[in-house]
Amino acid sequence: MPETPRLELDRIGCRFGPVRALDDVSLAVAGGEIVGLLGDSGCGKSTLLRIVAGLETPDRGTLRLDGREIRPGVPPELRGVGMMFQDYALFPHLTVAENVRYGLAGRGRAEAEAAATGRLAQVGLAHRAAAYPDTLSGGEAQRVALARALAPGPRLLLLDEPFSNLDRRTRDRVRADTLGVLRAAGATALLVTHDPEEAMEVCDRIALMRAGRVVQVGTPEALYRRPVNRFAARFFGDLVEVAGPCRGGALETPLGTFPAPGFAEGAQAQAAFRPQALRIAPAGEGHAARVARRVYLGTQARLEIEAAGFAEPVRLAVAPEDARRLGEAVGLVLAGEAPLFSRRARIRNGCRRVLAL
Ligand SMILES: Nc1ncnc2c1ncn2[C@@H]1O[C@H](COP(=O)(O)OP(=O)(O)OP(=O)(O)O)[C@@H](O)[C@H]1O
Repeated sequence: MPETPRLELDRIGCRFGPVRALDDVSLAVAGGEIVGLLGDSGCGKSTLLRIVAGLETPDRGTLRLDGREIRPGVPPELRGVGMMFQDYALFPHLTVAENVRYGLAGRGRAEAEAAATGRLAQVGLAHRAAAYPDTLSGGEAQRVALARALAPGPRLLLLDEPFSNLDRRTRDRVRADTLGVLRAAGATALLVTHDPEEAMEVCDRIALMRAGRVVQVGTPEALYRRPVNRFAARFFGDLVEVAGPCRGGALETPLGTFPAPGFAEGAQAQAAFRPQALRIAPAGEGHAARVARRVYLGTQARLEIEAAGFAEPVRLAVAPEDARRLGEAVGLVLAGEAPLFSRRARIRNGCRRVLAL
C-alpha cells in the first residue's frame, strides 16, 4: 500500500475579493521530501503556504496532514507545522539559545535545553548560543531561524523565501548548508521561491505555479527536460524557437524537419529547443546566421546570433577567448541527434508548437 503523504492539498481555492489567489490547487508532499512552490510574484505561492500554516483560510478544498483532515482555524502550533520566514523574525531581546528554546516552552527545562543545544550544534552555531541576534551575520541569523523552526520536531517545515535576504555569495553557501541540515534532520519541507535555480538546487520536486494554479509538478530534471508547455519551458531557461510549415505530418524548420503528427497540412507551427542543442558552425555550414551581439562575462562569453526564421536572436555561451566577431557570418547546426522528445503542445494564439528540448 502506498505510504500516506505527510501533506495533502486537495482542490484548494482562495479568493481575496475579485482576486482568485488560488484556483483548484492539489499537491502532495511525502515524508522526508522537500517540495518547492515556484512562480513569479503574485502567483499565489505565499497564500498557499499561509493556508498550510493556518494563517489564511481557503474558500474551498481540503488539507490533510498524515492523512487527517485539518480544519481551517487550527493554529500552526497545533498542526505540528514549523515556519521560517524571509526576515527570520528572531526576538531581539532573547539570546540565540533562548530564541531556539522559544518553541519548546511546553517541555521541561532540561529537555528544552538539550533540544536547543542539539539543533544549534546541527546548524554549526553552538558557540554563538549566548549571542544576541543583532550581533549575527545574515547567514548566522538564517541558521538560528532554521534551528528554531526545527527544534520542536515539526511534521512539516514551511520556508518562505528563506534565502532572499542574503547577498549572492552568502546565499549559495547558506543554501547548501540548509539543505544539509534539512536532510540530516529528515525534515519534510515546503519551500516558497521565485528563483528556478534555487528550486532546482534545494528541492526534490517542484510545483511550478502561475496565476493561482499549479502548471506542473515534478523533479527538477522533469521540469527542465519535459516541460508541459512553453511557459514551463521558459521558466527554467532560454528557448530557441523556429517556425515553419507542416507537411505530411512533419514540421519543416530552418533547423531541420521534426515529427508533428496530427498537425494540419500547411499549418504554421514552431519547434522549441534549449540553446545548448545548437552548435555554431563556420559560414556555409548549417543554417546561415550572423553574430549580432557579443557580451564578455569573464568565465564565458555570450553570443547573440540572428538568423532568418528564428523568433528571437539565439543566445549561446562560448569560451571567453572565442574569436568570432560582431557581424561575422556563421552557421547554426542542431548538434544533438533526434530531439529528446517531440510532441504536440497546446494550441495557443492559433500557433501549434512542437517542443523538442
Ligand atoms: N490579504 C490579501 N488581501 C488581498 N489580496 C491578497 C492578499 N494576499 C494575497 N493577495 C493577492 O493574492 C495574489 C497571490 O498573492 P501571493 O502573496 O500568494 O503571491 P506570491 O506568489 O507569494 O507573490 P510574492 O512572491 O510577491 O510574495 C496576489 O494577487 C495578491 O495581491
